[in-house]
Amino acid sequence: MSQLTEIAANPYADELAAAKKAVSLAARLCQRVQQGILQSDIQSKADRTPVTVADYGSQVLISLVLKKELLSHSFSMVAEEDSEDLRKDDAQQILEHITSLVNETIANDDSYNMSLSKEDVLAALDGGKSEGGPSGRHWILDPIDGTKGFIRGDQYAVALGLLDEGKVVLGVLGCPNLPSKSTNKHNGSSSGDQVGSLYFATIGCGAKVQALEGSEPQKITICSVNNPVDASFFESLEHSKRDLTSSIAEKLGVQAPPVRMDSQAKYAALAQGDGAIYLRFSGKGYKERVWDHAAGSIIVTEAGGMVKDASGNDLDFSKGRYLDRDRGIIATNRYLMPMVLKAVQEAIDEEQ
Ligand SMILES: Nc1ncnc2c1ncn2[C@@H]1O[C@H](COP(=O)(O)O)[C@@H](OP(=O)(O)O)[C@H]1O
Ligand SMILES: [Mg+2]
Ligand SMILES: [Mg+2]
Ligand SMILES: [Mg+2]
Repeated sequence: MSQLTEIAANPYADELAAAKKAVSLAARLCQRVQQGILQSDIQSKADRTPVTVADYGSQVLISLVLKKELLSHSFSMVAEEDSEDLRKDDAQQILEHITSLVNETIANDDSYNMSLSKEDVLAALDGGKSEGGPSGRHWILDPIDGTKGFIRGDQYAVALGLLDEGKVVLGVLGCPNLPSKSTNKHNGSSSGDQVGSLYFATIGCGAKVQALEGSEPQKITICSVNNPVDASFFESLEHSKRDLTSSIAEKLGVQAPPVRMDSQAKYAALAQGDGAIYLRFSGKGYKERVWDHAAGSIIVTEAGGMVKDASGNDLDFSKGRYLDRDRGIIATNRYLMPMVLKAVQEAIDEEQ
């Protein structure tokens, strides 16, 4: 397809190109940090979850690239990180480290000739403070999803979505440790496959994968398993109510053990047919953040799958920084969804 035909067929072609470029550059910074991560690269946030120099660096690079590539558009971003902790007196060293990581990543890429100051870094981080909502366009960014997996040396994802009038219309997931096929063996790579994948989707145009370093994009589709006995399911390694997910799996007759993986790499693996179901049930009262699901969910739906909450409703990304629901997310194909929703309701009812 020529570039002109592609733009005519995909109204978000410019945004997609910018988002892919931004996520690829950020993933490069993350890969470098993960290879030699030190305790001093990791901080604890007010909610006691971890954040690293790479989470900050990735967010800075992505906001920078989007602004450079999409000059004519107004810019609003709902992102996980902000500059508050880095403005404290004892954070000067880590801020310097983030600034040099960002500058080195830019210098190693031929696209931009610039150098950021510490103030530029803080300002770029705070460009992600938008509240999102039902009108206009908003980027939704998780600069590293699965920070715990990232620190452990396991799966993580750089996750960028675009909300337009309350709907997710575009998603890009950079998964530096995910092979483009057959991740269903366990939480890592399997021999022979290309590791380090960039998944992307725009509404109505399907979902694709290419190598992070660049390759011809390939269409991906969710698996067509229609008997739950033949299905396997993904769940979070860190944040899953395992008693509930195992009860759901038992009701369905799922035979395979759960595949536990960090981050939205689970959505990507599901979208390319590595497993059949993703069950996300967190502790009661936990409110899911939009950036933990925006990119992953559109990649699954554009690969032919469905993403619903425990009551069978579509996820609503138009309510601000949080998803409205606090009770479970299910992603699977259209054959299994009715059966999974029924098992979910039964398991939840029994729990009460
Ligand atoms: N108690 C909790 N229950 C559910 N999710 C939680 C949680 N604490 C943190 N999270 C979210 O779970 C995300 C990771 O997803 P997963 O569990 O699938 O690896 C985290 O993203 P970050 O790593 O971007 O902070 C964070 O937003
Ligand atoms: Mg986090
Ligand atoms: Mg996250
Ligand atoms: Mg994160």
